[in-house]
Amino acid sequence: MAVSAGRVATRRTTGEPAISAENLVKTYGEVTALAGLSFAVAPGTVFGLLGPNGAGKSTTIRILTTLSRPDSGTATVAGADVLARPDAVRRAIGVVTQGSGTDPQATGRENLLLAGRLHGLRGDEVKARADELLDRFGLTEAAGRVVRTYSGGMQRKLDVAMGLVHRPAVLFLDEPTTGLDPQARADMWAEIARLSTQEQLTVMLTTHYLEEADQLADRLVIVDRGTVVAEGSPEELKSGLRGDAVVIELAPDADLAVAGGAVEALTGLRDVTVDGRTIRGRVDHGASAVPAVLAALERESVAVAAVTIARPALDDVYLRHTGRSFAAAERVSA
Ligand SMILES: Nc1ncnc2c1ncn2[C@@H]1O[C@H](COP(=O)(O)OP(=O)(O)OP(=O)(O)O)[C@@H](O)[C@H]1O
Repeated sequence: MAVSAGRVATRRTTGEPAISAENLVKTYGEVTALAGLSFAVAPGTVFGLLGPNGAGKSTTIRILTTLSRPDSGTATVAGADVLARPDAVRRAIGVVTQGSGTDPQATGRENLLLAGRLHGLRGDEVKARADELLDRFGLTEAAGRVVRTYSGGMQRKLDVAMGLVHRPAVLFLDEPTTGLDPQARADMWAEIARLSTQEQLTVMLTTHYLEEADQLADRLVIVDRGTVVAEGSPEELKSGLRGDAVVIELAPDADLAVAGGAVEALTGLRDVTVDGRTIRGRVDHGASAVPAVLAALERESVAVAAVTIARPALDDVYLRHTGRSFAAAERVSA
């Protein structure tokens, strides 16, 4: 499997969406998990549901994969209504959930053969499909080993292979790289990109990694408290923000409260957030703003470790639409 992941080129498709959600509402007692969520996914693309923990991503996936019913709203997957034709939806989809669905005491090949048989594949067909997937995910050598001896990355690849065994049209990946090391994550990204570009598979993934959504998704929605607060390609979303992001890393002994106050008092710096020792804000012209930022901090005797100017990232998009930083939202919901 290739190790370098590049963002998938945006493809234009016409006709029916592969997935559509209209005004989905779901409550659990007092908790509103989804408060009217809507989006549409074009066939053969990677679509990202990005949001902090508790935003409603898993609830959305559960409804789209027929495991849960919305209180109101409608959804279709591969042309079938999830409430009216759940069997048709189940036949058309592969689902890889957060926990592994593999049997740790069985070998990789046995797991794949079982998954294939559960989907109605038989005899030589299921064996050929298992071998094909083992080869594609770089697991052929490990195919005869029991899964409990696999690394986290190998187990995750096997999970995805099992989700693909019956050649679904739509693959749902719930947090596909949580817990993986950087190399295994890059491998997974490359494989997801390949599945969509070369095999025309529609992939919906949920993630709370901003970088993952940025790298992989042709289009994405940012979900916050059960609603869509922004939608577009990562480029569209980022270029919708004016100016540059300025990121200030404070020295270990810096007084955070004093630093935050000094920076917030600066005119022209907007959407300022302080996360630990990192202060982030946006300005119209990053390069010309840096001297003023440094001077303001120096006046207050705040030591600075580094200042970086960058194009706005999805972090900044999230802040713009929700009024709080992604990291802060994750901490609140943790
Ligand atoms: N079965 C349930 N019973 C009660 N509350 C639930 C249930 N499932 C989800 N919730 C609540 O609904 C909200 C949305 O949860 P959901 O799991 O969909 O979020 P998420 O974005 O997928 O987050 P995570 O990444 O942590 O799974 C949260 O406040 C959660 O606590």
